[in-house]
Amino acid sequence: MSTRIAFLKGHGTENDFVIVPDPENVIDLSPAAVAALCDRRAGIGGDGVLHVVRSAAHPEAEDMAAEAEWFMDYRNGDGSVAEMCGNGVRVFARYLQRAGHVAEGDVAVATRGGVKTVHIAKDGDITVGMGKALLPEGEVTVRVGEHSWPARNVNMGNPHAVAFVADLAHAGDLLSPPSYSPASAYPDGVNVEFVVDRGPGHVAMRVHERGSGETRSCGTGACAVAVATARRDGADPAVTGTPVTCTVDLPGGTLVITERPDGEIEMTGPAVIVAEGEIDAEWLADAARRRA
Ligand SMILES: N[C@@H](CCC[C@H](N)C(=O)O)C(=O)O
Repeated sequence: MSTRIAFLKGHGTENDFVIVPDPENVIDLSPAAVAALCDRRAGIGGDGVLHVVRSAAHPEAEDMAAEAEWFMDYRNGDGSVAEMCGNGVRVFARYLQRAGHVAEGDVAVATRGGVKTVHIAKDGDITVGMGKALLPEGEVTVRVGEHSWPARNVNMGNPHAVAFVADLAHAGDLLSPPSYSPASAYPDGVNVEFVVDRGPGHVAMRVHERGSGETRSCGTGACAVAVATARRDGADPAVTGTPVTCTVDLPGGTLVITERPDGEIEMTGPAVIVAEGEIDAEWLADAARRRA
């Protein structure tokens, strides 16, 4: 009988993930294996993989082990590695709670973007301290078909280009990545957000994610959008001393983002585990071989 690999499936505002618990980091999750798992027809399907590893067992996280027992080894659906995933870290915490590794309240999670504090509330929502946004200087232009827009460069640990548009439909089908210039603004590629206003402190967005394509939600993207919207409107909590909150509607749900006067950003939203099962390890190895 072939070996089985346990998995779960979960999502945060429909940004969906294959969760692979692997405390001792023994599963060979090559980029091709990740892409095979995320394949929506031939695999389980997901925007990315949340590889759940003890920090002490992962070379990229062992230096965070004293602060955070668990490391979110996040991968995009194409197998590429990303620094941070805001929806992913909420779903990751939900998995830890369901598995009995943590209880309600605060839990520290190691990520490639540093240790994040996640709060699991009684009411079911999960809040994550996303850290501070960086706003690199310089003009960026984003293009889709005949449309082009100036975009704000926002770094949430991972790179974002935020474009305010007249109509979300102008972003087209987003089946291929929007182009951008200058290329030097994003040497490692970029997540692109398209934003329209819905009212004071309230926007709606679509996103094309680096390594995953158009997704139904992006947590780091929603934070980037909240900060870009505040600055566009002349609001900066560091200057006024007053927190700024933005409600961000995405195709898959709503996220609430607050930027505090110290620059720290908190994001609140749902995180759900929808299924669990077992993967045939032989199938995964074969599927990965065929893609490699
Ligand atoms: N969906 C995520 C972001 C995942 C990483 C991104 N695609 C990248 O490559 O930077 C989120 O919720 O933040």
